[in-house]
Amino acid sequence: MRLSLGRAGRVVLGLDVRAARVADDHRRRPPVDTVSISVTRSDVKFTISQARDHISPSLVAERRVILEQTAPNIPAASPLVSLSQTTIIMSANGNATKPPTILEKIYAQRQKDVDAAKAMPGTRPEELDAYLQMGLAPTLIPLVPRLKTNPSTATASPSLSLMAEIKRASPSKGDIAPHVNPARQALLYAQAGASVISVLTEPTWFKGSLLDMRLVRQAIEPLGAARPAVLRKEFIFAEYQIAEARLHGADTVLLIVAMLTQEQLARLYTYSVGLGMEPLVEVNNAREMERALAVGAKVVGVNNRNLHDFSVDMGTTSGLVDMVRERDVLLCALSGIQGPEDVRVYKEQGVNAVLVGESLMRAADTTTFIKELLAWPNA
Ligand SMILES: O=C(O)c1ccccc1NCC(=O)[C@H](O)[C@H](O)COP(=O)(O)O
Repeated sequence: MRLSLGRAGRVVLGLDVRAARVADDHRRRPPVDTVSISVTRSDVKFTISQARDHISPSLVAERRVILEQTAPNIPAASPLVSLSQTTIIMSANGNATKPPTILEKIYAQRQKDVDAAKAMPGTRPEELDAYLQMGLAPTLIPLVPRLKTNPSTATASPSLSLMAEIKRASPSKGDIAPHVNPARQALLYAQAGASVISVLTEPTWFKGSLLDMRLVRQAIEPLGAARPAVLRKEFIFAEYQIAEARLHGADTVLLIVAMLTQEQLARLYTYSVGLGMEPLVEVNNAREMERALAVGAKVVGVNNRNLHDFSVDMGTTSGLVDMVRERDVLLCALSGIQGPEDVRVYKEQGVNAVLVGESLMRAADTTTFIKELLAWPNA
């Protein structure tokens, strides 16, 4: 058995299967299987690649022994014989576990992306810090007051505010509007009365970018102080991403509680507020809501979509309303909102804002859809 260091963050373990133990093939040089191991926060992933497409039954048996020693709880029906590559995920205690969720996959990919950006001359962390120190970040619209204003604010029965999302694609739906012009779409949202424009900047699953967000900001800039705030909708785990957001024109960022330890959440929350950006803190259950409130979040979004299995339960937001009723917290319902009835229910329950992505991106007439969705008066 050989152990060697591969690319950063990977350990490559070569298993030389000994000829003496391969009864039907002992005269030939034994094939070599490669086991690559990648380690995330909670899991160890083994990927076994066969040296050849065809592998003798006794060699398969050998490999099963090796795997059973390394991962005693692998499923009995693991496809060792038929596949040329087998992946086994083990938790830190050595038990075989479920494959990574989409959130874990996105997190792992984003860590690589951020590492690459940090290493690039011109976007190294110290350079972003220097730009911030020089005051080069554009002016901000504060999130809380902005969320309290919408076209119905002055009416007798003010409606909720809208966070309107630019969403080209998603892990659950695939392509939604891959060729959208984010600047034009943002102007439509702004002119219809959106308080916030949410821009997904994740490239692999959502086909977004920081350029999208920058162009959104540039497009709505001429609207002046009445412009919507810009939200960087991202999978944030590092101050670096918040600095990037600020320099590229965001007024606020998303912090997903499920992705962060409490220490990380508190640190990133403080950093964001320090740059003038009150973040939107996303939760999916009561425990996460307690964590968001513990760091002092003033804008909390309840995601109706479970980011692990994509299921959408519109009652998720409703179930958490009471936790913030007596507090100085703005509550936003995120995901799954399709029509005026969803919004009416949330309004009655005391929800302050809704974040809408897919149904806005698919609307035939965006402006009419927004006015009907929020029951806003005609401008
Ligand atoms: O939308 C997804 O499939 C998704 C999967 C995994 C992580 C995040 C995901 N979406 C991000 C969002 O939070 C939504 O884009 C946002 O709440 C709008 O949702 P919707 O109105 O249902 O498009």
